[in-house]
Amino acid sequence: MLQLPKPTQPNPPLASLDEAYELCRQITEKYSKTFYLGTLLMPPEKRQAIWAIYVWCRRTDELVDGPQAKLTTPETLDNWEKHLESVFAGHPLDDADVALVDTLKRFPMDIQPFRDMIAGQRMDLYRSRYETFEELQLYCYRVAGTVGLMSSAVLGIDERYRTAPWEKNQPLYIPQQEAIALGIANQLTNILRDVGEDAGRGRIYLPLEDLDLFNYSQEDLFNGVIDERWRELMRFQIQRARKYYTEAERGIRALNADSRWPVWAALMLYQGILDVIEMNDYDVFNQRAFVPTAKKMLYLPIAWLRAQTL
Ligand SMILES: CC(C)=CCC/C(C)=C/CC/C(C)=C/CC/C(C)=C/[C@@H]1[C@@H](COP(=O)(O)OP(=O)(O)O)[C@]1(C)CC/C=C(\C)CC/C=C(\C)CCC=C(C)C
Ligand SMILES: [Mn+2]
Repeated sequence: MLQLPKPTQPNPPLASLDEAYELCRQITEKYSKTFYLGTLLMPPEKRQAIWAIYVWCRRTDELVDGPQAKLTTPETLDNWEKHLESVFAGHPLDDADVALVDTLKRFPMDIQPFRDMIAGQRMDLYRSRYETFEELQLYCYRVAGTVGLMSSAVLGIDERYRTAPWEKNQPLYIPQQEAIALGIANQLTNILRDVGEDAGRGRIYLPLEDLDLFNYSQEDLFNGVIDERWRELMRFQIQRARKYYTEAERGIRALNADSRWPVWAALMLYQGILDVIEMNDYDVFNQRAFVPTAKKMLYLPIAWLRAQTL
């Protein structure tokens, strides 16, 4: 469970900048081996900024998904949005905020993707089904595409994609759609990996129109039925997720050179979960698909090569 240390006195002094980034590092390492590995491939300033963003995203998700989630109401999210506004005004309210405020100074960002993510978590408060892919796509943009937008400010645009300095170095091309696509691809992968876990909580993220298409019922899903209908349904979902990864890949070359390797690595490691689901013959009810550490290490040189050549 993600808990920041509780204040022991009414207005305790906040952490120093080094302590705040160290806290964010520890939380990122603990909660996501994959993204943490990706950040280790970045220069220190970018790495720290991504940890700060990661922690804000994780805290937001925990409000509706963590052990205290039953206590979360729409007002909790309203308060979290006010907390966000304070951070964007440069006023940290707790230790993790200290790192995020500093990150915002170094890498100016729009508040909108942060607000959109809170709107996505709000959807989890009142929805447990998605009729169409269009509806699911909006959810995926909000909880994950937004991470692509937040991270892009840190990753930066390569100079080949910027205009001349006398034109104020404005980007010619910003791979926004591709950044969103990577977030959506990751989230679709998450959804496929966690079908069984989500069903255990009464949730179905797979669009109901897709279940209908393959004549597979909600009851089948809750009973964990694995048959040819299920495999076909999963093949369809995996193909859709891979299309988003392909779209994302096209944007990586526009990123700063020092960001391409970590993004390729994170993309390949996450996409690797889809391969594992296939190797498990689409059984996402009884086993959790994960990429073993040794395999993760194998992806790194391939990601490096892609970052230099593609
Ligand atoms: C041009 C181009 C391709 C640029 C790259 C842009 C980029 C880095 C995109 C990646 C975006 C990304 C990492 C999205 C994460 C999506 C995600 C996993 C969302 C999760 C949502 C809810 O899912 P669920 O509750 O089902 O999952 P859990 O079981 O609880 O895990 C989230 C949990 C929302 C919160 C997201 C995070 C905590 C992850 C944030 C990650 C980062 C900031 C790391 C970015 C990493 C690198 C290497 C840049
Ligand atoms: Mn979650």
